[in-house]
Amino acid sequence: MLKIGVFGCGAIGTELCKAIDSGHIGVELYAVYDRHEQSLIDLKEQLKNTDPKVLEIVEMVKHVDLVVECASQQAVYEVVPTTLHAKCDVMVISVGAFADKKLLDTTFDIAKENGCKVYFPSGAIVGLDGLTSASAASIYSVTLTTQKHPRSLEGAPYIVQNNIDLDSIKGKTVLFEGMASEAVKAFPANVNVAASLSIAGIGFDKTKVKIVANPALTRNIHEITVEGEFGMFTTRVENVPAPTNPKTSYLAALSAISTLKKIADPIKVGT
Ligand SMILES: NC(=O)C1=CN([C@@H]2O[C@H](COP(=O)(O)OP(=O)(O)OC[C@H]3O[C@@H](n4cnc5c(N)ncnc54)[C@H](O)[C@@H]3O)[C@@H](O)[C@H]2O)C=CC1
Ligand SMILES: O=C([O-])CC(=O)C(=O)O
Repeated sequence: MLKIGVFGCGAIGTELCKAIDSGHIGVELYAVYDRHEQSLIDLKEQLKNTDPKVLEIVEMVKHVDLVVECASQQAVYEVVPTTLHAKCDVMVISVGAFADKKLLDTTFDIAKENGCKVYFPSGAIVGLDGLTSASAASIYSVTLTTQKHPRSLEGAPYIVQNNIDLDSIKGKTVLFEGMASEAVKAFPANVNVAASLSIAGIGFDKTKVKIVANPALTRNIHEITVEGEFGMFTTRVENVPAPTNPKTSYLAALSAISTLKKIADPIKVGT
């Protein structure tokens, strides 16, 4: 049975650990890590059947087959190279870190050299399967429009640096329009999905992103339009926020769970 290490035990990590603990995925939850001890305590209280070891990444990779990063873009710099050098596979949720081309190229090279896989789940968006298929031919444009409640955008570097008063936003307001390369740095906890789209499609410098604050919303909305040689598609998802982190959509946690199941299962459905 595949041994899993989960790095980051917040909204997504906790749901993933609970799903493994329930026995439905067919993998073993061997180790977990979080820099906040309380997150580990809270997690362990919710596990009924397993008692994973708490191991820092350097120790974790000595014992597991696959590490799931669900911590932060900053953590990716530590977790991904360490995991791949140890010849373990890695699933990355904080995909925005890969707007750093050097990190993306190095990751590709180390993974190839060590015969490892790097998985980027669809996360909070719908349509990555279609984009992946479409990218076997020419893609002309990829556009993401993300709408969230202003509260979900709190603390983003773009909001802080531009002194944007989120409380003063009373109606639907476009806060950002630009390329994915800038968007994932400006809103690192909000549009990692723009990074997955960029990697699957036409890259960080051609994928367009619009971020809208909308105080009327109770859900996180992501709309994607792709045009290419295949034709065009649009997708729209209205995501229920994760109960413990309004920035994150519940679907992102489900996507990590399903990707892990797909890795473990002999039958793979979808592109
Ligand atoms: N790809 C996608 O579609 C999505 C990606 N995300 C990203 O996934 C990541 C996890 O999301 P959530 O679980 O909602 O976040 P969260 O904030 O609820 O949990 C993150 C946990 O990781 C820990 N952590 C952060 N940096 C760490 C480090 N350097 N070392 C050790 N522990 C660290 C924190 O203490 C926290 O407990 C975030 O980066 C988030 O922006 C979130 C939603 C969708
Ligand atoms: O969960 C979401 O709606 C999207 C998100 O936060 C991200 O991509 O970072």
